[in-house]
Amino acid sequence: MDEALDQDALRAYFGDAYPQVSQFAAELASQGEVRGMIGPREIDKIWERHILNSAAIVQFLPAQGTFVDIGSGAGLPGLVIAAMRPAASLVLIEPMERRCIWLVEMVETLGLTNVEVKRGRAEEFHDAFEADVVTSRAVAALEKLARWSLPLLAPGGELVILKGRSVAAEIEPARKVLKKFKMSEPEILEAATLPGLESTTVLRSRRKG
Ligand SMILES: C[S@@+](CC[C@H](N)C(=O)[O-])C[C@H]1O[C@@H](n2cnc3c(N)ncnc32)[C@H](O)[C@@H]1O
Repeated sequence: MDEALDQDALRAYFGDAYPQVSQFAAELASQGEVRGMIGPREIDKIWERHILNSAAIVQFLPAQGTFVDIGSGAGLPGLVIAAMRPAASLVLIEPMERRCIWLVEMVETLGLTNVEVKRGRAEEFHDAFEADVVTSRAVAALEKLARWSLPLLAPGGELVILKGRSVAAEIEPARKVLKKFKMSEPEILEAATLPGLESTTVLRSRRKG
């Protein structure tokens, strides 16, 4: 439960990103349910379940570059990454209009200057641009996600995705597409945030140049 979290520890963890990230948490708490972004039972778990879970991926991301977050939904992890990686350029791809409207509002409200929201399915942007990193959380199983994500990745770029604990079982079905895009053997990484909180799982793979 968020009420057990130490605000000083959160402030120290997020550093310069804390004002934007805490404002995002407050917007999700006040409007997230009515706007259909999060479920009613998640209001008192926004920091732990959403903000910190999203932030866990950031330790595996470079300081700068073009990052694409697929299926951003309410802005998870895309808006959290944007706040924590101000030198990177974020593209958030989301097909649902209602969610895109929310994302654009949040970019303005939080004063983020490094985010572009693109409405559509990831597959619709395959020939539009190339990214240094493609991220996602809770969008699809790896095989499908790889088909949607890897054509967006520049040679040398990385797929870095938040996944459930059973991600290892998703690798075999995805072998063919991973091979087609010359991806390195996926690494499964434990991503810790604050002491005492459960870590999350990140899958990372690099597209060979
Ligand atoms: C379960 S939600 C997860 C949202 C957010 N990433 C999170 O962790 O809270 C999945 C999101 O993926 C989006 N989505 C589904 N298919 C997609 C596709 N082909 N390309 C991009 N986004 C897609 C949906 O509209 C939805 O917002």
